[in-house]
Amino acid sequence: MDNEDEDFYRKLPKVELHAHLNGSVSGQTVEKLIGRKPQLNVEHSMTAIGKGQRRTLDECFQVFKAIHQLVDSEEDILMVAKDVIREFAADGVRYLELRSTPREEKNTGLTKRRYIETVITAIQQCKNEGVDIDVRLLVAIDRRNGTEVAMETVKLAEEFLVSSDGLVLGLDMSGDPKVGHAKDLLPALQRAKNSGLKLSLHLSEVPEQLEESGILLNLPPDRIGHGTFLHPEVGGSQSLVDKVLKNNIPLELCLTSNIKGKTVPCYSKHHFKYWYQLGHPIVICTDDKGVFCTDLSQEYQLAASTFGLSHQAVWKLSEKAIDCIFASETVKKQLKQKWTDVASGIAVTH
Ligand SMILES: CNc1ncnc2c1ncn2[C@@H]1O[C@H](COP(=O)(O)O)[C@@H](O)[C@H]1O
Ligand SMILES: [Zn+2]
Repeated sequence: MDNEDEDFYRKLPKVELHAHLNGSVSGQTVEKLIGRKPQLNVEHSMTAIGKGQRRTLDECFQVFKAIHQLVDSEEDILMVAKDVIREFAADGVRYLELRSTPREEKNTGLTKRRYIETVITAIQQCKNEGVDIDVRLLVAIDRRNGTEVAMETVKLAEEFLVSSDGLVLGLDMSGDPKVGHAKDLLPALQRAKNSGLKLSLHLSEVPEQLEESGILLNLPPDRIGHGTFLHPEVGGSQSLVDKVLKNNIPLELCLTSNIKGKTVPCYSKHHFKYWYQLGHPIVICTDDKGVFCTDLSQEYQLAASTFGLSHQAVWKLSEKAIDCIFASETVKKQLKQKWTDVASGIAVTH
């Protein structure tokens, strides 16, 4: 990428809708965390997958374990969340929906409620410091933890939906896709939907989950994470695709994450192409910018160079992402105005 091109992607105002807090921790922040907890003997190689490296999805989940060991107190979460927010802002992200799984840590007295409150505090502090980004939170359900924990998480999220002044907007369902079955989580997800929480669900991130994806699509969710194996060409089905199209459910696409996690063989085979050609709403996201050593500017640039998108097409893609956010119509309007203001400042070439 030449400097001028790099400048375009950095300056492009962007919307990030699929970012796991603990997967977004940068090397610099990991450095600080290791300094706080040298006794854990965690090394950088355990918390990130560097350039040119690939791991299996299973190995990616080992990486999250190491990060979770490093981030286990209110103090850590506050620092991590503030650093992540500032980094997204510095990369030109102007609206961010962070997602994170509330954890309880006996050692440090951390509770799930305090976990969420601390992320909210980080968002508010960044706002007060004038960081140029609008940040919201999705509370995550780790599918591994089963029915009861899912229901407990939904109840907690419902409380914050009411009390957080619009900062908590919805739920994410994530975690190792090979563990557990979404069927067990349906009552919790259904309840969440009924109480007005928006749903973004990891769906068909791995092959052969047609039954599960079908059940989840019937909810239907408000957005889909990955959806790598939904379409027939990769072992999905036309009926799954039809459900997505009929309900016009946007897909959150994370190119580097899928390549490094080995669910997609190479950038040119990414399912971005399939959905983009259909003209379906898609949003380019990072998933875990720290773990996968990327940022949103780079992901846009990779999509453009792989699929031959002009600057104008890239601009459109980033602007259309605004329609997929979970915040209100008023926020969407404000963001669209912001995009227009920036457009008049930089030349969008063809
Ligand atoms: C690579 N693809 C992925 N697929 C599924 N779940 C993922 C994920 N990447 C991250 N997570 C989910 O996010 C957690 C880390 O952030 P938080 O502690 O919640 O902030 C992971 O433990 C996993 O549950
Ligand atoms: Zn994800």
